[in-house]
Amino acid sequence: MSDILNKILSVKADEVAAAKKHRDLASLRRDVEADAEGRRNLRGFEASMRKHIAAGKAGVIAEVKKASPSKGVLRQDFRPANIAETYARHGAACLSVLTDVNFFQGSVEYLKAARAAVDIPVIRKDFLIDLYQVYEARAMGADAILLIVSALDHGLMAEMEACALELGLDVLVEVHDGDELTAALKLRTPLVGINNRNLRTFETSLDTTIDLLPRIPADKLVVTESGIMVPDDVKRMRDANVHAFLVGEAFMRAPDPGVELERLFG
Ligand SMILES: O=C(O)c1ccccc1NCC(=O)[C@H](O)[C@H](O)COP(=O)(O)O
Repeated sequence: MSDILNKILSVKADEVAAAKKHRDLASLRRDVEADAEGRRNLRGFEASMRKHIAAGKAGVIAEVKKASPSKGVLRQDFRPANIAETYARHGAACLSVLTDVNFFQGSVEYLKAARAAVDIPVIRKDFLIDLYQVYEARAMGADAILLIVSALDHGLMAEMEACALELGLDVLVEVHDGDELTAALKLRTPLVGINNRNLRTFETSLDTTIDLLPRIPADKLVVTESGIMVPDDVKRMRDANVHAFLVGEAFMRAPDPGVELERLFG
């Protein structure tokens, strides 16, 4: 039976094919590569994370996420620019904005609005399966992209990483198990996300991060992703020397997402 990740990837393939009909890769690529101002305006995603962590704080990637396949709609009053502002005011190092329309009710316009409202870096959170989407990410103003190991074969993943780095984007590579981690460690990026959620079953356990940690070299920056809900979750991770976090639901369900960020991370 097809799981949710397979469904998402199948819809993505159709979306990319449709986008290419509207505008081909060569044309998109030419415009992105000629966009010197876009390149100058890039905000360092990894640098912002490391700056927060070096100052003794948690490096929080605060997610702008209206809905999810596992939980449905998370927030009715969904104004990306306002959410971004309160996140930045309350100490987020970076933003993550869902651009997937079909499964997360996200939008490219949400990424643009959120980024325009703040001066912290933004990752395009989507399911990237084609080089085309890397160029799209730069064109929409993202500072970083997510590469999900379970969605890509190694050759394509390495090619997409090389393209992103060449365009000045940072790359967060996401894993959920030991085999995926082996593949991720072959990439150049220092940003390794451990998703505590199994994207096929939705089962979420913070043990995933704790179990994979010993295998990760010290020069990598580990980001624990998903299922961080209460201050004890943060403490557990920080006690294990994990200081970078990607959090969505806990913030999205709160009356003021930024205030919740400060409450969770102190
Ligand atoms: O969130 C989901 O239900 C989901 C389902 C299938 C694929 C991906 C999914 N989420 C993407 C994420 O990685 C999370 O949005 C992110 O890590 C934040 O998680 P949370 O704090 O638990 O909202």
